[in-house]
Amino acid sequence: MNAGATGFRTKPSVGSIDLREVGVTSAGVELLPPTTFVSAAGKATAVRGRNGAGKSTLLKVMCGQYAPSSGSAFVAGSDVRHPGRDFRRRVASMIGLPPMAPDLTVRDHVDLVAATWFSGMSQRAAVAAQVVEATGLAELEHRFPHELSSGQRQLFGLGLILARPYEVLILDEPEQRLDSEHVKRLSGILIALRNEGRTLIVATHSDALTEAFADQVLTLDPQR
Ligand SMILES: Nc1ncnc2c1ncn2[C@@H]1O[C@H](COP(=O)(O)OP(=O)(O)OP(=O)(O)O)[C@@H](O)[C@H]1O
Repeated sequence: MNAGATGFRTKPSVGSIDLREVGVTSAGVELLPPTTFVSAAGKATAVRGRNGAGKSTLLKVMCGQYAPSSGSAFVAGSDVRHPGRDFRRRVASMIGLPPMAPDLTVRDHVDLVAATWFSGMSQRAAVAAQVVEATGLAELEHRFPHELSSGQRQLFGLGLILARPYEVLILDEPEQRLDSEHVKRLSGILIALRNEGRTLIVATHSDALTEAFADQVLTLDPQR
């Protein structure tokens, strides 16, 4: 994928992340112990840690799905407790697969997302075409979601996230369901996005993926 291949060149200065002593507690259960993490715009971070360490919880805080119980959290210039329009445009995330409509094809979905976010017809078409190509979905673009394998559905889900603008991209275990060849494709996508200047936060259990794309590693709670 070439620089700018997803059709939305970022402004790296607004893609920084600043979390200070961020913790999440629910009904007396600690989901995320107080965690401090700072990333400059354009850095690629792998979030590592054992099952239950709090990776998904941390990602949900960063994308505004969970309000932190303590600490401060700023992502792409916004307080995550008050995610406004700018935040939503700057921060894209895939934590689990996005919703899919059973009667729309792969290409319909990608076109729909691109049309929602981009106003110019040529830009929409370019973004959609580039995403389909980068994710390897071209051969499958006329299929319906239920006609995809689980790994193909995983890449399709990623494609739906890439078909919108963002400066910060947050992905939770995007390597799930992918064979080694497709993990390499995923690595290529992440490397291209990093080279474009996007800020990447990727929770992963894959050493190969971490090695391929990450500038830095945040390991959660290694002692617990
Ligand atoms: N809704 C919830 N209510 C109570 N506890 C929760 C809830 N969601 C997660 N937890 C707990 O919070 C902790 C962190 O979970 P989280 O999903 O963030 O871990 P993770 O590092 O992403 O794990 P994995 O590698 O298995 O995906 C775990 O102990 C989990 O059981």
